[in-house]
Amino acid sequence: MTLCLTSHPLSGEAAKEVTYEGWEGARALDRASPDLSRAEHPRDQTAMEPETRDEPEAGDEQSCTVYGLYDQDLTHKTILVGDSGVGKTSLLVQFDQGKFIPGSFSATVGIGFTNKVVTVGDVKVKLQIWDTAGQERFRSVTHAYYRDAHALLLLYDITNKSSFDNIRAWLTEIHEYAQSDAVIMLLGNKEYGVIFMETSAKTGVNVDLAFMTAAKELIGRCLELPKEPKFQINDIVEQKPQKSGCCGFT
Ligand SMILES: Nc1nc2c(ncn2[C@@H]2O[C@H](COP(=O)(O)OP(=O)(O)OP(=O)(O)O)[C@@H](O)[C@H]2O)c(=O)[nH]1
Repeated sequence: MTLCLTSHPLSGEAAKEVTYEGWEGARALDRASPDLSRAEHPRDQTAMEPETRDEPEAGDEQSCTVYGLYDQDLTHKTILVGDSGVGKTSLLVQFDQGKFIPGSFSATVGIGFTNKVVTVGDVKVKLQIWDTAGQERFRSVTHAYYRDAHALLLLYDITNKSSFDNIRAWLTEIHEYAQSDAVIMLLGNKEYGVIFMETSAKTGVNVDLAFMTAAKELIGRCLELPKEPKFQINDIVEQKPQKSGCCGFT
């Protein structure tokens, strides 16, 4: 179905022009959550009540296996969370449709999901991926979805310090509302146009890979012709004798 993510009626923001064919959760956001119905946003009637969901409730027993093999009929509820503007909707659109829709940002209101099947080796894993609104005022609504989440993908924007600073608070909420065995992933979204990697000097995670990547990049830069030369090579050749070696090292 097609969803046009609409903005908060009081915010004056433009409707989110993401026509997202994959969304299944576009139920009318026509009822207020207990928190949203009160003073701060008295006209905000946009939050979907979690009680309307068909998904399994907390305590529902779900076995992961059939005759000792992974049960491919199982659907894993996966939630994208994080500050408003970190790129949750964009990430899901990219994953689902393989495209990025740039443009002015307007915040998601409510919550919706799309289904995706991921192939891991010979196994098909069904993911039901929920995109949540990052704005503070929707927090009580999204909390209700944490408890039966199998995986929570917590995004921050690597170009936005406050979204990183808020990770601790997000994790506190996740640990409070989600199941203790849920998969939790931290994703640094957006880009500075530089190679990005997280490392741990303690555990050794990505330490070798970091230096290996730097070395590979050096080789790559030596061997590749610059895509957009800032100078005409003939100018240099005329002025200086050509150096030997790919990078000018002799
Ligand atoms: N350059 C760049 N921009 C991005 C990236 N991801 C998202 N954006 C932009 O960041 C803005 C916010 O992206 P959204 O995906 O709407 O953010 P969100 O986390 O869903 O925000 P809420 O709906 O308020 O929770 C938009 O203008 C996007 O185009 C990215 O990886 N790189």
